[in-house]
Amino acid sequence: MADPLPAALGPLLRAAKARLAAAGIADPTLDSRLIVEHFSETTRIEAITEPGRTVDSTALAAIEAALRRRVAGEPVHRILGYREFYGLRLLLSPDTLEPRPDTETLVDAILPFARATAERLGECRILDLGTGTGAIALALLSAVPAATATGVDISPGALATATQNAGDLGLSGRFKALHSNWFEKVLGRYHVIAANPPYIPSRDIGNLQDEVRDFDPRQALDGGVDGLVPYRIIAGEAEGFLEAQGKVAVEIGHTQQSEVTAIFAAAGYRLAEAQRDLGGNDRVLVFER
Ligand SMILES: C[S@@+](CC[C@H](N)C(=O)[O-])C[C@H]1O[C@@H](n2cnc3c(N)ncnc32)[C@H](O)[C@@H]1O
Repeated sequence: MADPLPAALGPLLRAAKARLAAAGIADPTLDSRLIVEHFSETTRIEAITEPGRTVDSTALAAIEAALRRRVAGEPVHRILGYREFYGLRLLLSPDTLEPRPDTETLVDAILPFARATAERLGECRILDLGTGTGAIALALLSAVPAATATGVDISPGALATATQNAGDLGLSGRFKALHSNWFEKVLGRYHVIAANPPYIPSRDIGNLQDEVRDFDPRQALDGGVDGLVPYRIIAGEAEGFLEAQGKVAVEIGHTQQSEVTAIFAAAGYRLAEAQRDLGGNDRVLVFER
């Protein structure tokens, strides 16, 4: 049985960190801070300037429960129920992938084109295939006020979360959620088609880190027998939904650049840009016709 948590903010943060460190959690400083700040509704500055400030018993119980879940292996953002992406706070649900910082590379790669399109035409229509929380679409909408986006997903639960995120961010008027198996129900043409599809080969799912395998939905991870099945569908069908000068931006697994480039080349696309993520891994490809 762990010692009861102290009620004063400074000692509470130290005790929470010690609990997570003792359990072998990879980043106990960050995770304890996120948990304590979230459930006590305090800030880092307050922890520094008012370390003696007390946290009420309801918040302490919530922190205790959250630390137990973290010690049991649940990712910290699943416990908090949200994750920051491109400066936006996105709600998570069991049906959504937790958006990753690597995916911000995709937003960075396509944003200049989306902005330029909006400046040139007064609009930029974006199709986000496999939208999950809505991360990519909502990040682009937040940065390009003249843009509109359709977020497609096979998961009704993910679409419900994306719709809620759009509402919370004041972007409902420019975001539409569409339940579809990739392009099946999509209508119209888009200046940007963006996708972070599932790209893990089915046989590798069992070898993923526990936090990914056990908490991200399999539907968001499993890219079929070789991990490339969604890219073949997207490359094969995008032409019917892409404006003449449009671009297709996809996130890839770090070993997939040449295979995905070949899939798109065979469908008549030219690689316009390749970007690495912050870890230096191949991560994003942008194609044009
Ligand atoms: C890797 S996740 C990406 C989620 C989000 N775009 C992000 O970057 O955080 C892939 C998403 O594709 C969706 N998906 C899987 N198969 C699909 C299909 N056949 N049609 C549409 N969406 C699909 C999953 O439900 C999941 O939300």
